[in-house]
Amino acid sequence: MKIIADSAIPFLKGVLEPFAEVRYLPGKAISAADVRDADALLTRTRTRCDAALLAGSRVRLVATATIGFDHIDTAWCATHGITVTTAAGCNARGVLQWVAAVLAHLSRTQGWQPAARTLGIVGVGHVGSLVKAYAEAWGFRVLCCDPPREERERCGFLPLEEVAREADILTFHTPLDDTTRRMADERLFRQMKPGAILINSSRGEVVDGDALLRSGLRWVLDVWEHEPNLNPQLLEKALLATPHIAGYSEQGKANATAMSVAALARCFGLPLEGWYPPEASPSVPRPIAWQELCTTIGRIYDIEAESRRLKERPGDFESLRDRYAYRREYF
Ligand SMILES: NC(=O)C1=CN([C@@H]2O[C@H](COP(=O)(O)OP(=O)(O)OC[C@H]3O[C@@H](n4cnc5c(N)ncnc54)[C@H](O)[C@@H]3O)[C@@H](O)[C@H]2O)C=CC1
Ligand SMILES: O=C(O)C(=O)[C@H](O)COP(=O)(O)O
Repeated sequence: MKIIADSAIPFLKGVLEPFAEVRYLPGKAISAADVRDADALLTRTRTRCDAALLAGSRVRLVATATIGFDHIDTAWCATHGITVTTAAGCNARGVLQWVAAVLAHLSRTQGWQPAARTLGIVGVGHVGSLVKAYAEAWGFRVLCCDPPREERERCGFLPLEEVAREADILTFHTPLDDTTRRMADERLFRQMKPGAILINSSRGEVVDGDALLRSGLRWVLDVWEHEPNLNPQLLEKALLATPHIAGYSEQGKANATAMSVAALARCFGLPLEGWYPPEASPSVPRPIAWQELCTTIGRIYDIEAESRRLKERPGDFESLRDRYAYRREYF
């Protein structure tokens, strides 16, 4: 059995070698020739998994160690007998902590308390639900938009325009698909309060960057159209700018690797079900009060320094990600 694995998936080396030949390659460099005689591909967002990569190969499983899977042509895989698995929810708490760092920064630099702000959440899945629960506990007025969930559950979520009109801060947590590509566009921005803040840690293509520049809004971005080639104006004017690392917590990465290994174990009958990286420290989910958050988050995660680094050296976008010191989840 042969496995091609993205060399930036942490905690993986040595785990699969007793059962397979494993070749580690940088995600961007994985080619059709590399996967032709492989049985499985363990991937991240940096490898486009489509007909151009997979046609004619013997790959039976594509397991992505990420939540998002817009880099995979799932329809093509389904019609060609390739199982696709994702690491659903793996790093949701990492993204929560990134959002928390953003909110604490905005509160400190703009001099408001949560009770004075309405937070709009678009997409209330693994990430959005955590953001909702913590933000409500911190005292924000929270309004949510998630049409698929509203349709299924009738849970009182609102249409996008209504949330956008009311929000002082609007944060996006949807997948990238045909319903969400550029959902944040000129028409939406016109309905928002002047100077409202848009936060995007979903996918860059969910937001129309050119329209954002013309909008009179303010923004915090972790994800960008055309990564790693960032629009210099969007970058310069961002209140905070980070290199697609919102989910880069140690536990999030460990969960992602464990879920990918479990997918391989299921698909190929390997005795690795239940494996978890022994070197990863456990997550400690707990409530955290707003004051405690504001006084502790900077010690764990200096988002301001990270933003300065990206603004000074946008060309280092990928290397900042590759050399990232994964943050510890502490709530
Ligand atoms: N920046 C980063 O490092 C990370 C980014 N992500 C991105 O965040 C996205 C969300 O992650 P999760 O919450 O785990 O996904 P999820 O699949 O658990 O939740 C997504 C939610 O969005 C909703 N949704 C779908 N279409 C919508 C629409 N048109 N309008 C409003 N809501 C809609 C779904 O019903 C679902 O409840 C991922 O797909 C991924 O692209 C995820 C992890 C890390
Ligand atoms: O999980 C996702 O979806 C993400 O966007 C990741 O956190 C970033 O993924 P990679 O850098 O591991 O491709």
